[in-house]
Order: sequence, then structure tokens, then C-alpha cells
Amino acid sequence: MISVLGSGAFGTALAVAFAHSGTNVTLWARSADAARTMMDTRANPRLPGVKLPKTVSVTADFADALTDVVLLAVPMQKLRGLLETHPELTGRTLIACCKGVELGTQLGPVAVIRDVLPEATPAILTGPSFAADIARGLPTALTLAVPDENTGKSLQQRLISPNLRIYRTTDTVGAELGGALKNVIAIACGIAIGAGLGDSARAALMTRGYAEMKRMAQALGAKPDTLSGLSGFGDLTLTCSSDQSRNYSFGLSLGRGDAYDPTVTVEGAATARAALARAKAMHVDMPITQAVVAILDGGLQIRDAMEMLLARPPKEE
Ligand SMILES: NC(=O)C1=CN([C@@H]2O[C@H](COP(=O)(O)OP(=O)(O)OC[C@H]3O[C@@H](n4cnc5c(N)ncnc54)[C@H](O)[C@@H]3O)[C@@H](O)[C@H]2O)C=CC1
Ligand SMILES: O=C(CO)COP(=O)(O)O
Repeated sequence: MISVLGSGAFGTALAVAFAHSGTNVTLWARSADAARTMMDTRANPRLPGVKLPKTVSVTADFADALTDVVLLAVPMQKLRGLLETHPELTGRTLIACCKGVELGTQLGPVAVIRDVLPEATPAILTGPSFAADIARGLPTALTLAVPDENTGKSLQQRLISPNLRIYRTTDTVGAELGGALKNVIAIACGIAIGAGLGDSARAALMTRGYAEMKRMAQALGAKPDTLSGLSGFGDLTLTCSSDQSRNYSFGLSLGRGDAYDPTVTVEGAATARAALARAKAMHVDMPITQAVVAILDGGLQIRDAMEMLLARPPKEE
């Protein structure tokens, strides 16, 4: 039995994948109406065409939803609030499924769990995976980062399912930074394509974006190999090149000068600001993240941002 808190696209997709491997799943929705509708229709409008297996039970009753292993599938900026309002989560294994850096504290999801519930066992599940792909049973590989190796091994066994291959690491810092920072670079790539700057510009942004992701991760003590794995390079590749990505699509709209639905979860916008604040405090150079923040804040035009990046002093790669 596994609990998933947050019945959005990703939480529901994970619930479906675990259920298909024979696990009973309780999916918690914060709205009683949403839980009832999902139970009645066996569907979630965020995942069109996906049927909930019988072994997924949706509830808005928090106490009913809890098991020893709990996946947290809410947006990054909502994670702390969820943990603070539910102290009964303490003592359990809490696996963050969100990708981002918290505004205000500049902490990633594992650090936020430690901060609010120090008695819990924190972990993070991250990597290249669109909810729609997971829910349809398409092959996907993820990284599970757990500080204690033996706990990681047993969780890995528990979560692995036929189409969901799960790799393991103890480097939670690298895993959470890879997943968080790639969204910022995906916004930059979307902006470049939307503004008509071309595929070569996108390749340059992905590569130099990857360099700044690694710089930041290293400064925070991550293992360089983690960033070259699924949570960093893998997810960067997926998110910067697919219209399925909300971060990339948000960037596309910015680049084209179109409006974007503000209710859609776009983790990279807040994360760009939080990561830049942390980078400045640590004297880490993150020019692409800086340009994204300046564009989001309205202080920089897109062409000027590209010119600014191109006019940086020549350096060794
Ligand atoms: N959708 C995707 O393909 C993937 C999403 N993720 C990550 O999963 C996280 C969640 O994203 P999605 O499920 O896609 O977003 P979503 O927008 O589809 O769903 C978010 C869910 O969180 C719930 N929620 C919001 N605030 C809450 C609160 N205070 N307490 C409880 N529940 C709350 C909402 O009601 C909604 O059900 C994000 O960090 C995202 O980066 C990771 C991999 C893939
Ligand atoms: O994290 C994701 C894919 O790995 C989902 O990306 P978006 O949040 O940009 O849709």
C-alpha cells in the first residue's frame, strides 16, 4: 500500500503506474468534490483518456490516505504548507515528487521536508517523465534519491513497476537540483524558439544551461555524476525539446508575446528567482537563469537578453 498526496497530473499518473504493478494506492485530493468525481468517473481531467485502475482509491480524508510510504505530488511552492498543516506525516518515508526551489528559503524539496518534519525519512523521485506518458504505461526511467543506501534499496524494490525503471542514488542534493534547474533552462529554450532565434540557439542554451546547473550543484555539494544522469541531463533534454512540457510551452508563449494560462503549474518561474538569489549569495555565475529572471520581471527584452549572453567575455568551454 502506498499513498500519493496531490491528485494533479503527476500524482495521478504515479498512482496509475504503481497500481498496474499490483500495489494498492490511496490518492489524496484536497477537494472532496474532486475526490468524489474521480471515484465516480474513474478518471482525472488532467489525464485525458486514462482510466484509474480499481486498486486506486481517491479520498479527501487525509487520515484515510496515510501509509508508511507517502509520495508528495504537489507543486514545490505548496510543499511546506502541506507538511506544516499535517504533522501526522512525521516518522514516515516522504518521497518528494516536485521539482523546484522554494522562494524565500531557497531550499529544495528534501531540505524542506527535513526543515519541517525532521523525524521523517526524506527522499525524492525525479527524472524525465511526462505524467501522460507514465499514465499510458509508456517506458520511463526515474531517479530515486534517498540519503541512506539500504532504505533506498528497499524503496527502489517497492516502487519499481513494469514500465517504470527506477535508478537509485544517495545524492539528494544533486537529484533535486537537476530536476529544479532544468525547468529554468526549458523556459529559456522556449523563449528562444518562440522568438524565432532558431534550433542552434536552443542547443547553445541547453549546453551552457547544463554548465550552470552543474556549477550550482557542485557549489552546493552535489556529485557531478548525478547531474549527468536522469535527473539532470536526462530531464533537461526532455523538457527543453518537447511541447508537452509546461515550462517549455510557457517560454514559447513568452517568446511569441502570447498570453499563458496563469493556473497552469510552471515550476521554473519561481525556481529561477529562488535559484538566482542562492547563486548570487554563493557567487556562482548563472547568466541564463539571470536572463530568464530579468525577462520574467519585465526588465529585459528577449533580443537584448540574447545579445547580453553573446557579449559576455570570451572564455574556455
Ligand atoms: N506533470 C508532469 O508531467 C510532471 C510533474 N512533475 C512535478 O510534479 C509536481 C506537481 O505537478 P503536477 O501534478 O503536474 O501539477 P498539477 O497542476 O497537475 O497538480 C497539482 C496538484 O496539487 C494540488 N495542490 C496544489 N496546492 C496544494 C496544497 N496546498 N495542498 C494540497 N494539494 C495541493 C492541486 O489541487 C493539484 O491536484 C510539480 O512539481 C511538477 O514539476 C514531475 C514530473 C512530471
Ligand atoms: O518535469 C517534467 C518532465 O520530466 C514535466 O515538465 P513540465 O513541468 O515542464 O511539464
